[in-house]
Amino acid sequence: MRVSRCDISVPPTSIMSMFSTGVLVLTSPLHTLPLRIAPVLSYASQLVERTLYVHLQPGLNLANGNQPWPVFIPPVVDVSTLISCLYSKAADVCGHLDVRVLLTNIGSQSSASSGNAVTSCPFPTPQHLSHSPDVLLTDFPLKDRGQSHQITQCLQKYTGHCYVCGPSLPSVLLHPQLMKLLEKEEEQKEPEKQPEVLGTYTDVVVGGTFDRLHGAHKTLLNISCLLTNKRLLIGVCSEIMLQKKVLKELIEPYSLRVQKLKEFLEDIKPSIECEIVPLDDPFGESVVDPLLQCIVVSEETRRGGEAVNKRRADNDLPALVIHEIQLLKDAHHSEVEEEKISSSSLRSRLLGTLLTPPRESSHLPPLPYVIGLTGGSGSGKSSIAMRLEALGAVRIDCDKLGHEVYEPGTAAYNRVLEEFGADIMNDDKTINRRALGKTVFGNQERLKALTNILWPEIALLVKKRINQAREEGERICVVDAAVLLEAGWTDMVHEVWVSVIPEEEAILRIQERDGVTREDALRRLESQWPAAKQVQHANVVLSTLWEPEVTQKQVLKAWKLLQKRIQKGAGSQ
Ligand SMILES: CC(=O)SCCNC(=O)CCNC(=O)[C@H](O)C(C)(C)COP(=O)(O)OP(=O)(O)OC[C@H]1O[C@@H](n2cnc3c(N)ncnc32)[C@H](O)[C@@H]1OP(=O)(O)O
Repeated sequence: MRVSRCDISVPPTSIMSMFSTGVLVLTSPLHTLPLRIAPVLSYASQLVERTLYVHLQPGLNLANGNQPWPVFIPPVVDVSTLISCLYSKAADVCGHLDVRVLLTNIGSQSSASSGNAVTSCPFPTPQHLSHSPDVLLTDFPLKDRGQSHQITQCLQKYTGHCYVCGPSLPSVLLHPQLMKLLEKEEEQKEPEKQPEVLGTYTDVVVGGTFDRLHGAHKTLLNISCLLTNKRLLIGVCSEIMLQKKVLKELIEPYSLRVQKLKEFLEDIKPSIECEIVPLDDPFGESVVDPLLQCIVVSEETRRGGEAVNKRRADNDLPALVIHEIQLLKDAHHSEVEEEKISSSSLRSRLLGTLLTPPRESSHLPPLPYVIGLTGGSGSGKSSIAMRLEALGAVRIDCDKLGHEVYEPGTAAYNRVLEEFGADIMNDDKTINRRALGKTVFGNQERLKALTNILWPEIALLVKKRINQAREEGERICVVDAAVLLEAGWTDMVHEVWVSVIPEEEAILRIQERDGVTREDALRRLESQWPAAKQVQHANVVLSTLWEPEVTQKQVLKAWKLLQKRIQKGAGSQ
């Protein structure tokens, strides 16, 4: 974006850099904002890269020579419409930005005042935001370019009165960029309608998983805060409630979800009493709390709201007002994803991307770059390894190497016979791996006795193959190892990639592929770390749950991002 000299209150050179956190003060009339908001957010997102706080003060005049101060905006229906629209457009035009609509100055004066004393200022002292702003932005119309300095001064003073900001923050007037759009708007100006006031309640309840807070969650939370004038009770699904969720292994832990919720709510409306409780069943406290007056639901969970009221009636409690908000559409959804903005779509987009940066690995030669690919039995890890091999990686199949070390005459062969006896021998003196498997899977002690013999031998072979690949000038190796993490082999690899699949699907696949019983398949899975534990150690997660083309897309994405990382690593040496 080109920002002309007169739009800013800082030298043009510094405006070239990106800012981490911005406060966008929207001064346009509420009913005009739905049309303008997409370009405003789009311009803002070219300057701000992390958090964009949005402060609404329709009608604020920054140019009449008097310093304006914040005033309360009544919680009208237009505000809630604008909030939904704003988060929806934000997902469309600046999905990477954490947008937060601030509500401290939205509400009736009386509900914000303590006792009967009516306060006319929503900010008796400046509010602390969890991310400190480093730029101010506004859509305020600049009629005369000569006014630019006065407006930015006024904006700084105004924002500093509302929020704790550093002194003389750079300020950007987005209005010149919007001129063309506004001219079009002038032509089709609609008369302003009489504002419809939104009903508010002392005690409101809302529930959800709140995994990786997205626009739909934020809309739900913002509107819940608008409807609340005292206490907001939030039920957050605990791990028990997540068993059937798609890619549940990637759901953030309960404590992290709660921490992020608290931070968001503290930013958007610190005056509300927020009570966050775990939800171990679909109803939680909503069916027993006598003080509750309203429940906020989405189109999808309306029936849940009705079920809550039935239970309340059974408990002799008054019914809750059900306030329904519309689900936000996801403009970027793929054919296999849901149309609404959903956490499961967001989780599926994480597949193949770098979730956590690789560990420090200066003890390893930089090339070949070694990926440790692991995952539960039946998770499709070997098919992923083969796809990576087709893209140019050297595949090291540890199951195969494991079989090699059983060759009669080797040290491991003799030690296994000593440990497990001649019963696990075939007539031709080779080891009957299937019989051995029956003995060790489901018996941690026996399995440990076996792996204590095998893992050091397999590790030697893996290292030999990696060295061979280095001598041959190969750039990438994939160590395909079922129990890489359990064996503590992370020191042998630069990155850990984990393949995940729901347990039921894994059991079916194992039964079909290996012709074993359900019980045997389960015993085998129980001998390995649960997927959620593996994911905690993963740099990249993949899943073969969908059609092969979907897996291929994930693998290609992961491969391309990996090439960039390796190149970057080489560049920094
Ligand atoms: C660190 C590593 O990952 S090395 C590779 C894994 N090998 C080992 O740990 C050595 C010990 N295991 C073995 O020797 C053999 O697996 C046996 C004897 C137990 C069974 O042999 P086989 O019947 O031929 O089965 P195979 O070796 O193909 O393994 C079958 C499944 O068992 C699982 N498995 C293998 N070893 C282990 C183990 N130590 N713990 C838990 N599960 C294991 C694998 O996930 C594999 O399923 P997958 O291919 O879907 O991932």
